[in-house]
Order: sequence, then structure tokens, then C-alpha cells
Amino acid sequence: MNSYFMDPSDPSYEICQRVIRDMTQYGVCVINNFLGKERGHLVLNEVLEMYRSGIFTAGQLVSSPGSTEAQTIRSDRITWIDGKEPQCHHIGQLISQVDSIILKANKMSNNGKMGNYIINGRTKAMVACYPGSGSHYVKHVDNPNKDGRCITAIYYLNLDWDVKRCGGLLRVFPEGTNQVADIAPIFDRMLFFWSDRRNPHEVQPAYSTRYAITLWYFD
Ligand SMILES: O=C(O)CNC(=O)c1n[nH]c2ccccc2c1=O
Ligand SMILES: [Fe+2]
Repeated sequence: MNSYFMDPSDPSYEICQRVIRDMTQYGVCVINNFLGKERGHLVLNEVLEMYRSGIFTAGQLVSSPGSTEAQTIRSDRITWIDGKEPQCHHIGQLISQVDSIILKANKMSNNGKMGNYIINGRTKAMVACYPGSGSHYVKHVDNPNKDGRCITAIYYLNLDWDVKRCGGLLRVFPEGTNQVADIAPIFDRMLFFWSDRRNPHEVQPAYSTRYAITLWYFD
């Protein structure tokens, strides 16, 4: 069970090859044991501390902030961080690790592009919590209208997560096939997928508190 958490300045060649191969072939890439137990727990503890401090806000739809509609379509709680905050040191390390993998994979892929993108930036990290009680996110596309985001990267933090008991499955409906990709949001799992219309996806109702950290990469 090797952890892929390598020296952030030089992620393993093997993991970058995996990302290129899976993103090219499936448009989705799942990497388990991404940071390893110890560092995964350090990141989880920082997120739990942030949640306890109450800085998460209810997920709002841009079009209708505060309406009850937002509660029916989305019931996540989110906060944005850049990873340099003093209480987010290990989240900051996770972010650098993902950055270096994306950048290295971009360089390694043929003609220096991965999926014909030249990645040149990303959003801040969005820490999201689905507070159980059936909280969910209806089927959607992250970037339906070419807002520049091309890769969604999600790191999951949920210990002993059993989808049968806890729900909260991420179901991806890759375009052009009736095959779905079911991804349990288990601890120390890293997920990449194209953010555009190729990957509609939903977060099924969660019945335990469900944490994830998302980065979106721009080209
Ligand atoms: O957590 C997951 O497995 C997938 N999560 C999503 O698809 C997802 N997508 N877009 C968002 C926009 C704003 C706030 C939360 C989200 C969000 O959880
Ligand atoms: Fe999404």
C-alpha cells in the first residue's frame, strides 16, 4: 500500500503516467492512498478544526443565493482557502502535491498537453462538507459553458465510509456511454476528471458528515 505522497517537488513518474493514461482513456482517474495514512489524517484534522470553528457557509447557487431552492438542489457547506493560512499547513502541502502532479503530467503528456490543455492556473481549494441527513448535489456539469476550468481534482477525507450505510456516492455519467463510474468518497482517495460536459455527475444523499477538498485547474 504505497503512498503516493512523494517529495512535492517531484511526484512519482508512475502516478503521473496513471493520470495521463486514465484521463486520456476514461476522462476520470482515481488514486487511492494518495498521501498515506499519516498525512491524510493531518489534512483531515485541519478540516475538522475548520468545521468546528464554524467558518463553513451553506453552499449557495450563484443564481439564487439564500433561496430555499439552494437547499433543495445543493445542501453542501463550503469554505475557500489558499492553503497558506496558518491553520491549513497540511492542506497547503496537499495542494502543492496536486499542483506538481498536474504540472508534471501536463509536461509528460504528448505534445506537452494533457487532453489538449495547457494548464496554467487553478482556483483556490474549496473545502466542502455534506452534513449528512440526505444532503446531496443533483446531477450537474462543473463547467458547462467554457468558463476555463478543465480538470476537477477532489481529495476525499472520510474514514470508514461505507456507501451502503452512509450514501454519499459520487456517480459520474461519462458522455457517450451508458456506463457510470461510482466513486465512494473514501479517506485518502484522490480523483481527477474533465470538468466539462463530458462528465455530468451527482453526489447522492449522504447520511454521515462527508468532507472533500476540490481544486479546479484552468487552461
Ligand atoms: O463531492 C463530490 O464527490 C463531488 N462534488 C461535486 O461534484 C461538486 N461540484 N460542484 C460544487 C460546487 C460548489 C460547491 C460544491 C460542489 C460539489 O461538491
Ligand atoms: Fe461537481
